[in-house]
Amino acid sequence: MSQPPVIMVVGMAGSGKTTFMQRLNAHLHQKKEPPYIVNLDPAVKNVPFDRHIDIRDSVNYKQVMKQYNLGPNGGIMTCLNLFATKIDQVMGILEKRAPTISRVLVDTPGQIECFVWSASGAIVTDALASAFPTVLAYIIDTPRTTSTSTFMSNMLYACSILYKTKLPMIIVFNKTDAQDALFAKEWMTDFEAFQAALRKEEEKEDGSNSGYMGSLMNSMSLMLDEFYNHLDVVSVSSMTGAGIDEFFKAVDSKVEEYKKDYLPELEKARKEREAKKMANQNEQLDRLMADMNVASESSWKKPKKDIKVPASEPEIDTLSDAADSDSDEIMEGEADVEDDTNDGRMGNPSLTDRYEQALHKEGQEDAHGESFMRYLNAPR
Ligand SMILES: Nc1nc2c(ncn2[C@@H]2O[C@H](COP(=O)(O)OP(=O)(O)OP(=O)(O)O)[C@@H](O)[C@H]2O)c(=O)[nH]1
Repeated sequence: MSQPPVIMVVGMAGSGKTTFMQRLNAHLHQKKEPPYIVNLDPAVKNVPFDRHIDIRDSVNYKQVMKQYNLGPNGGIMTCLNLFATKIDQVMGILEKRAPTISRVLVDTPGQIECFVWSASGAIVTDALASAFPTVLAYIIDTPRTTSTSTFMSNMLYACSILYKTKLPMIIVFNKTDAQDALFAKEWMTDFEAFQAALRKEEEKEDGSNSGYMGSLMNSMSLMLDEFYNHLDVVSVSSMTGAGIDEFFKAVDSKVEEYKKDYLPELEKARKEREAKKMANQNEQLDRLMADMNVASESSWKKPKKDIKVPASEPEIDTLSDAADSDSDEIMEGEADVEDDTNDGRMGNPSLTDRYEQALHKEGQEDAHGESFMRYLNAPR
């Protein structure tokens, strides 16, 4: 099966992610290799290119903020959480389209922490990375990175993203039409050059960068040296299109790295997660069975003769048949599961079998525990 690489574009607000995506899109269209585009930024107003999957089609950022009384970042995170509940559908679509597309481009919110450090961001990233060779493109606003302290802050940020996602990363120095990125490349390859720039800034700033800050920067630059070894660095101008070919070459080399280094790690982690989940399910099943035995000996199994069951007793109906079309229903569905599993009506042997079947099925089907929900929601 053909597996198009997924390029996830991350970067600070205003670094030029959207313009970069637009440039990649135009470049690939020109080469007659149209990409598949996913927008994960719920707050973006105008996207200057066609998207195939857009988070804004499934969640309304403004309404989410209003409904849950949230600020801008909370709103983005909640939108991502709601979107993450649909990740199975997204993966289904991508897998269906995979044979006909050259690359998948994913735009992410400028508030990086909302995506990279949120549970939903991790779910989306893991889902993509476990199905397709996935590469991160970290976009840097070059003209704003010319001082040693902003350069270092940006690199530490990139390092923490690499540490969190554990995916191959390409550092993209953008806006090189306005500022050449040679200085940054030199700082990344020549430790002495960075030290010299540090000293120069110390002198210029009348020693404000000296003392504690100076020695901290020195130590961090030594630590970052190791981080730089794992990166590919390219300079581009999303405005003019310069450097885009080199970027795609870097993507190809990172895809090889993904296959060699990251995929085995991901497989290992997935197997460990599954084994843990299976053990957990077996434990839950044992407990459920024990509960059911107790329940079967109770009055639910056979009503005592002197207890009259009223003719209007409601039928056992675990959940409403409504499909989970919106967030409220998703939440309500989850609450209902708990209610029903505790209501003591488990003495019914056919229900016992069905719950057991569903729990096993859950382990086989998906990683997000939705099959059990589907089972409960399914009309019968
Ligand atoms: N000179 C120059 N300007 C650029 C380049 N790329 C982007 N810009 C400008 O940088 C600004 C921000 O670009 P966007 O693409 O909106 O940045 P973004 O990272 O998507 O911004 P958020 O969505 O807010 O996170 C815009 O004014 C762009 O025109 C470039 O290569 N050269």
